[in-house]
Amino acid sequence: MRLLIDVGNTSLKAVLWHNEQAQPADINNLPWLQITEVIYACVGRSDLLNDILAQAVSNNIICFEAKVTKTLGNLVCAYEHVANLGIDRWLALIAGFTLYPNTACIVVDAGTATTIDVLSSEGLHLGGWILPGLDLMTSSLTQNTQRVFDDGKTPFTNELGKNTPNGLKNGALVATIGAIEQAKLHLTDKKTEQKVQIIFAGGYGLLLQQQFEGSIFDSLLVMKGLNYWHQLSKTT
Ligand SMILES: Nc1ncnc2c1ncn2[C@@H]1O[C@H](COP(=O)(O)OP(=O)(O)O)[C@@H](O)[C@H]1O
Ligand SMILES: CC(C)(COP(=O)(O)O)[C@@H](O)C(=O)NCCC(=O)O
Ligand SMILES: [K+]
Repeated sequence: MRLLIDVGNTSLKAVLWHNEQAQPADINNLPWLQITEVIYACVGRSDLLNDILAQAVSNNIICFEAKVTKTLGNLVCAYEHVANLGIDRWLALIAGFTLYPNTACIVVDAGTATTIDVLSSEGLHLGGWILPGLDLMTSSLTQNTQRVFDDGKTPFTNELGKNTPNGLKNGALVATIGAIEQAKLHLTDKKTEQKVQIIFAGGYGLLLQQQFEGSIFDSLLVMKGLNYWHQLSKTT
C-alpha cells in the first residue's frame, strides 16, 4: 500500500493506493504497518508534511518527493526553468499524457489558483496560464472595492449578471471559461481536426467540467500523476 500526498495552497490531500484503487487516508491515523512507500508533491506549506514524513522515517518507510524535470519519457516540459513549474501542474500533465496517449489535452486544475496547461498529442507541453481560482477572483474584488459584495449563496453560472453577487460570481466563471477557450486555439489544427481532450481536476473542477461538453473531471488526477511519476522516473 502506497501513501500519496498532494499539498496544495488550500489543503493537504492524502490517499492510500492499493490494488490500483484509492482509499481516503486519515492523516492522523495512518496504517504505517501496511504502507510500503510515501510519494508526495508540495506547492503549498511544506511544514504540513513534517509530521507525516517523520512518522514515515521512524517506520523505516521510504519517501519520494516528485519534482519537475525537462522530460519524463516522451513528455517535455515547456518551461526553460523547469523547477519553477508547479509540481501539481506537471503531475496533472503526466496523468493526462498517460491516460490519453496520442491525444492533445488541455489540463485544468481549479483550486486556489486555476491552472490551464496545453499538451500536444506528441507529449509536448506547449505552456499554460495561471489564473486566480474562482474564490480568489471574487474575494480580491470584494476586498478591494467598496461596493462589490457576495451574498454567500449565489452560484457560479455562465449567465449575464443582473445583480452584484451575480455579476461577481458569473464574471469569475466566464473569465475562466474564456481562458480555456483561448487554450483550445493553441491546439486547433484545421487540417487534421484532431480531438482535444479537456481534463479537469481540483476543488472547482467539477463545476467547470459541466461547462465543456465531452470534457472529463478526475478528482484523482494529481494522485494518479504521482503514481505515474514514480513508475516513469524509475524507468527513464
Ligand atoms: N467540493 C469542493 N471540495 C473542495 N474544494 C472545493 C469544492 N468546491 C469548491 N472548492 C474550492 O476549491 C478550492 C480548493 O481546491 P483544491 O483543488 O483542494 O485546492 P489546492 O490544490 O489549491 O489546495 C477552494 O477555493 C474551495 O473553496
Ligand atoms: C499555480 C499554483 C499556485 C497552483 O497551486 P494550487 O492552486 O493547486 O494550490 C502552483 O502550481 C504553483 O505554485 N506553481 C508555481 C508557478 C508556476 O507553475 O509557474
Ligand atoms: K490549481
